[in-house]
Amino acid sequence: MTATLRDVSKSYGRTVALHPTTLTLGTGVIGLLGPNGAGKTTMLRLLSSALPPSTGTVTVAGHEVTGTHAERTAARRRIGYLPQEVVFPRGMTAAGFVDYVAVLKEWRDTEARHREVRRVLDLVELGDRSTVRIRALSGGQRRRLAIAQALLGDPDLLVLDEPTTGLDPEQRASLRGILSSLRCTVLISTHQTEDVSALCDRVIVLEAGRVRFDGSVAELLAVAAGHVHQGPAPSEGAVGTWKTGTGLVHSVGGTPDTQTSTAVDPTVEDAYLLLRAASARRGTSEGAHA
Ligand SMILES: Nc1ncnc2c1ncn2[C@@H]1O[C@H](COP(=O)(O)OP(=O)(O)OP(=O)(O)O)[C@@H](O)[C@H]1O
Repeated sequence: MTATLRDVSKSYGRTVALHPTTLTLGTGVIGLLGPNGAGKTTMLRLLSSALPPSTGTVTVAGHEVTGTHAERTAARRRIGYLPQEVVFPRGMTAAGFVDYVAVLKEWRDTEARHREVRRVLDLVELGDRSTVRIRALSGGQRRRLAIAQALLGDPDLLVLDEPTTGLDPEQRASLRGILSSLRCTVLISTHQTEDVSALCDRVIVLEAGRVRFDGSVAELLAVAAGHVHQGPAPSEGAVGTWKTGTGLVHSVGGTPDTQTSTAVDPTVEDAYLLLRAASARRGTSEGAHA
């Protein structure tokens, strides 16, 4: 396994962002879903050593992130992290910025470092923009630049906070191509459920600082099987309904009119909505406070 959280929790003052959690992350692409404030960014920052936990131990590639300074430094070399928001030195060039991050990661051999900078810029299709100042890049290009720095040094654990936000469909497809070709552990926090169905072999759903679901995409879809219908009218009591381009109404959950509606294959989004609705009924969707 690449990374483990053992009884890891995080509180900000009285707010419990993550309740004690134990997780093992192995090779593959893992999707992290959850509503705003569920604790996704907190979990990613704990794993990437950007944030110390309140309790518990985090281990990456055999090194204890929460251990000695030397252990943490060794772990950091094996982690690539894309934060939700990256503050760029806008006057730097694209290549200058990635090179700067590589220096921070202690790549001392200049020639090898420059080769690696070129490699990751080419991977995200920014090779021809390497000498352009960051302020002159588009929003999507900046996002790809941020992804490039996370790919430096072929990390064992790649932690990506909403990587596809701001990317156009071609760039999104290209990023999926890159991520699915990696042989490491990739943890992606996203609100884009299509990214989960396209890429992930495992899905973790966080709610109010707790793991609500942890399983395969097929297992998540099974939650919704038989509960999603399309017909001329919405199902009674559905948790989500919308008129599709075909003119039929798509209903998630609720009681369908069996005379006029037919069951359709659920999407990850349908399953997620049903999971959330079940939590809301149990009164567990809110209240991350201690
Ligand atoms: N630095 C901080 N100080 C105080 N509270 C914080 C801090 N960072 C996060 N929180 C709180 O911790 C909880 C979890 O936040 P977190 O950013 O991890 O959620 P998230 O699932 O990533 O949300 P989003 O989908 O909106 O990005 C929230 O209640 C949030 O308000």
